[in-house]
Amino acid sequence: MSYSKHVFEFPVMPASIRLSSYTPSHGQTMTDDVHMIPRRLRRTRLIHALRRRFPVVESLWQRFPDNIFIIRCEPDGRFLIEAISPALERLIGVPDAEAAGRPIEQIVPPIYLDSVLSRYRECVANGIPLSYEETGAPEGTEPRHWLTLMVPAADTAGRVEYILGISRDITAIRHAEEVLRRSNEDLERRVAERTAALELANARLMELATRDGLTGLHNRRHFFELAERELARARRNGLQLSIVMLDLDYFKLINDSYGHAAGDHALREVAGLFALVLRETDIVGRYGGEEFAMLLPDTSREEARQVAERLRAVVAGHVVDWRGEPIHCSASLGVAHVDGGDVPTLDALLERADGALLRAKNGGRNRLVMSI
Ligand SMILES: Nc1nc2c(ncn2[C@@H]2O[C@H](COP(=O)(O)OP(=O)(O)OP(=O)(O)O)[C@@H](O)[C@H]2O)c(=O)[nH]1
Repeated sequence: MSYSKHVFEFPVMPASIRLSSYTPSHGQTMTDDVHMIPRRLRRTRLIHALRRRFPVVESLWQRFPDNIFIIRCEPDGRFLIEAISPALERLIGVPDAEAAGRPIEQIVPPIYLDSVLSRYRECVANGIPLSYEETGAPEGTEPRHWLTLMVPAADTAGRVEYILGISRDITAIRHAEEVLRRSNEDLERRVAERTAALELANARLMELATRDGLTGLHNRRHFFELAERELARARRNGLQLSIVMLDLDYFKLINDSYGHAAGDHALREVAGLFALVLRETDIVGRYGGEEFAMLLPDTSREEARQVAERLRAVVAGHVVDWRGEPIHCSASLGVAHVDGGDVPTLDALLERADGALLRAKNGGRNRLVMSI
């Protein structure tokens, strides 16, 4: 019995089945059997005859857990109930004896009728088995799902006389699938949340591992890593590069005069000025307390000198505002250059820049010195 609300197509069975093609175990065809049943009886209750004749059919009919229905297809297009199995009797609450012989309209609730009739008509028109899933809610109950197979049974002239249907209740399977689907969704959502949290934690860790907490510049270790990479590239490609060491002048005095917090503030502000002068490809790191290192890739000696001079000027020209009090800073710079020939080690290069820086300090500060 079809209580179709939402109907989903399943692939139809490959072949048409006719009553005449069924061969009972004793060798007679079903058609022969059917013809041995008096015509009056055959027209009214074919299944009764079969059940009476074959005890196995009777046993199957009584015990089969799925709903079985037999629909008689009248030549005038009506569908009459030929028989319904005990399982279906229990489902719809109508005994077989009462349902038999009645038009389908009297048994199927009106809201499902159109869909049921269109299935029957399709089965009769095509003359091949039809399988589909349907959903419905017998009165006062939760929606249930059935997987239904309908097989047309044609007479010897090929006219579909009966539809034999078996409908299996798959509600429990669908519910289990739904529970599984929801728990999968839940799992996927939780995995996505965890992954996002992990990525964030990784990014934070990366930040902590590579950035200086006060200024946001590369920390010393990461500066070395990036600078080594640049040096290797310069070595490989015969490129020139320059290194600038910048150290703030008399910084101890700033700390002593305004306090350590003011010193921190000044360091942050001065570090922020470097971006005004340097290119994106330049690498700048906090080398020590108030000392910064910069690697300028593909930069000539003269360009490096100009960059260093601009750095000096921008630091000297900036006034740090500390709670309304102006703080003036200056910086000394040492520059080392490699012309792309024999590229020295990073340590050697930094030593050269540091030597130049020392000379800048000794020369009076707020100045730059180029290493030879
Ligand atoms: N506020 C603050 N001060 C720092 C930080 N790191 C280093 N310093 C201070 O920077 C000062 C550096 O002092 P010195 O090495 O004597 O150098 P200077 O006073 O800058 O003098 P010159 O470099 O010779 O011009 C010290 O007082 C350090 O405590 C920091 O992160 N925050």
